[in-house]
Amino acid sequence: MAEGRVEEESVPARIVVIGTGLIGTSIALALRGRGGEVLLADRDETALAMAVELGAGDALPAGGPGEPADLAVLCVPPAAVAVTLLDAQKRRLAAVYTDVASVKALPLRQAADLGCDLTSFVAGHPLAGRERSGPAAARPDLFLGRPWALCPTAETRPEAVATVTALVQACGAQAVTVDAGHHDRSVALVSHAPHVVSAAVAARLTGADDTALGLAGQGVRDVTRIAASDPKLWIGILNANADPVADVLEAVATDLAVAASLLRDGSEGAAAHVADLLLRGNAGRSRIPGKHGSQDKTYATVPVVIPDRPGELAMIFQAAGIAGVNIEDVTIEHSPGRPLGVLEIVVKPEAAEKLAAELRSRGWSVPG
Ligand SMILES: NC(=O)c1ccc[n+]([C@@H]2O[C@H](COP(=O)([O-])OP(=O)(O)OC[C@H]3O[C@@H](n4cnc5c(N)ncnc54)[C@H](O)[C@@H]3O)[C@@H](O)[C@H]2O)c1
Ligand SMILES: O=C(O)C(=O)C[C@]1(C(=O)O)C=C[C@@H](O)C=C1
Repeated sequence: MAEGRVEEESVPARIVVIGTGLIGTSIALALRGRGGEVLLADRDETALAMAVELGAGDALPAGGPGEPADLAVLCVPPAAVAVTLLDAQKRRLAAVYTDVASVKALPLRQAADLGCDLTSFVAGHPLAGRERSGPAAARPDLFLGRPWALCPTAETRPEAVATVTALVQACGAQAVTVDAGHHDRSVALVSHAPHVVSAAVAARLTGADDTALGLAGQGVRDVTRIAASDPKLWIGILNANADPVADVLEAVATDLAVAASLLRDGSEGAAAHVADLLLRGNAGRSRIPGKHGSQDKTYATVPVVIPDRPGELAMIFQAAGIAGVNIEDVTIEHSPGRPLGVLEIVVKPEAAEKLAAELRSRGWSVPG
């Protein structure tokens, strides 16, 4: 099948979700929000009970769903995908099967080796997640506007691809068809190696003194957010995609080693080479698509200094509404030890000046 984006499909009415952690419960909540019936299973009874309690669906009866569901979504760690698929197919849980594991080629090979039916299986991977695990961290809007890789093989039935594409669309995501090997090399670059680099930076902080930690700003928080993720899940991901991840890490390590030796050199020529790395960083970062696949430069940021008082955010959002400005995104920078913060409001560039003027006229400080 050709790689690329795929057509609009109708929502599956009845699905089974196996693995009610962060991703499984988020998918279940999204489907429930679209009126779908969801049956849930997890080998951990506490995770299952929590997902049911959160309204993600009903527990799958021990005897199965009765009639096979339209779709079973396997939301278990990469190493458990193939055995879970085999078991689900033996129990005839659904007409079509998909998974969400962060690695695609190895689970597909394992499923083939176990003798799974690959005509009804579409390997998948939503490119959305969080640094927290378990159903309590689940959110129905987790996948909105995000890419969701689908890796059908030559054996996959087109109807199975259509059903899984409908799930992806019901979750508000965009299906992107890609070969499993190409997927794994791609996510090594854009997800798996960045995870290890984040962990390596965060690991330096274990020996930091209180003064250094007290000076931590947003930069180190941005770079290390994903280092808070579950190591058990991530070692499984990295092991299953070892060579592509190692290739990227070796290239990053070379850049870092060269930068370190140039900094020690201290000459003007050396500084120019370090600057070149920083410029390449700017260039690489600017290539990451923003919301709905557009470039980051599509948006402008309006910074507002906000006092730490009840109702302040609501009043700012109301002022944006009065000005007729749509808010695309917001972040809050807290000022440690001070009753102040900076709210960064992301808007379309043409709306930035209008919003800034409206907020200033209402007494807020909008620098710039
Ligand atoms: N965390 C992320 O950001 C993210 C994003 C996209 C995809 N993924 C992929 O989604 C999958 C699930 O990740 P998660 O973050 O939801 O993890 P999680 O730990 O929150 O949930 C996994 C759940 O699967 C259950 N489970 C494990 N083995 C099982 C088995 N054999 N049968 C039934 N249940 C089983 C666990 O009890 C747990 O409740 C992984 O394959 C991961 O690679 C994760
Ligand atoms: O944003 C996060 O916290 C993630 O971990 C998300 C992220 C990613 O790297 O983009 C991590 C692994 C998944 O396979 C998919 C998404």
